[in-house]
Amino acid sequence: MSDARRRFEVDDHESYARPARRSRPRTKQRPTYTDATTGVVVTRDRGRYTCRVESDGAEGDVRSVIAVRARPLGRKAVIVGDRVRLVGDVSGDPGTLARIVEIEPRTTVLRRTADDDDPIERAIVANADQLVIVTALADPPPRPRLIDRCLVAAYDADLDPLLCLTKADLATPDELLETYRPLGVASVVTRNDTELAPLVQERLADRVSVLVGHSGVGKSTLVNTLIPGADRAIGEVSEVTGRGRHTSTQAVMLPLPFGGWIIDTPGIRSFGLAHVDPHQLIKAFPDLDEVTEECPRGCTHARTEPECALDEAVAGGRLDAARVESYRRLLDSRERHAGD
Ligand SMILES: Nc1nc2c(ncn2[C@@H]2O[C@H](COP(=O)(O)OP(=O)(O)OP(=O)(O)O)[C@@H](O)[C@H]2O)c(=O)[nH]1
Ligand SMILES: [Zn+2]
Repeated sequence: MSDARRRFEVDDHESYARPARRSRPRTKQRPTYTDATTGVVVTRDRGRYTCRVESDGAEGDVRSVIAVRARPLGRKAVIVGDRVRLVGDVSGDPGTLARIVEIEPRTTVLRRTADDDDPIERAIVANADQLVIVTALADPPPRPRLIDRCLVAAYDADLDPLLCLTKADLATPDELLETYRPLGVASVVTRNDTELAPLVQERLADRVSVLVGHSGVGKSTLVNTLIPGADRAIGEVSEVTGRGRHTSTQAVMLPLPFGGWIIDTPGIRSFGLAHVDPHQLIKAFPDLDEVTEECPRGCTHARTEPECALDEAVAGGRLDAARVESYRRLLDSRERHAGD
């Protein structure tokens, strides 16, 4: 387990154990719900969570169960991707409501800082393993700073980033691919006038991938191609909850027909990064991390650090200058500029 993953587990356990203010002190021993039903939270809508539950019997037999939070959760937030334990009416029949009594330990947590005036960390998605950064090569033009910020969010959360460059019929991907090559970011280039699915499928199969990208980059086109019938084009309508059609900004987790899941995040186009610790970020780059063991105490490895071991390693030919420079560009991107 990587350090980032371990850190989240520790955090999560702490926040579980901490009693809510003005409530009775919680007993050390928390109840276990061994006979409860397990489900995955696929979306949230006004305090109601849609959970996908697999039936015990036939494989592939799944149902949607609407649930609310229950008291044992305390103040712990339930987020999309969470594996939860459900009690009460778990039939999924119309009009029924189950209760979420427990959240299983998360393997990863994608977070963002709400904004710079409100630097509270907010967990957005649990248990994902890949962050797909969808960027058009033209129309709208790529915004590398935004890509950098998404990469920082991915590395910080211990998700593998995947750069998905769309609209390759309009412009060449060469320059962008060159920019991200030193960081070793995986990439896939698509265009909708050819078969785009197989390329992307290979990258998404059997994984839990979060899609981010701003309006017009072709995210819906991609989702509809991957999941025929997903119907994502029409104004981000929440069709999962079955509670009427309305525009949703909530993340929605959709099963892929070839295995795995994608989590579409219509409300998330960028990440506040105030919570990101540079000493954590470098863990995503083991070769750099190793070298920085020789840094003076407290070195942030930024360009302005006078005695950073990264500079020495570049001068001595042990590290690639472009890789170090790219890492530092990511570090810098944590600071918010207008337009982020
Ligand atoms: N030329 C070209 N146009 C594309 C491609 N993929 C999508 N488009 C077009 O780009 C426009 C935006 O595509 P969408 O899939 O709606 O983009 P989106 O990212 O979901 O945007 P929002 O729905 O606003 O979030 C549409 O007119 C698509 O037809 C592509 O590969 N090449
Ligand atoms: Zn350093």
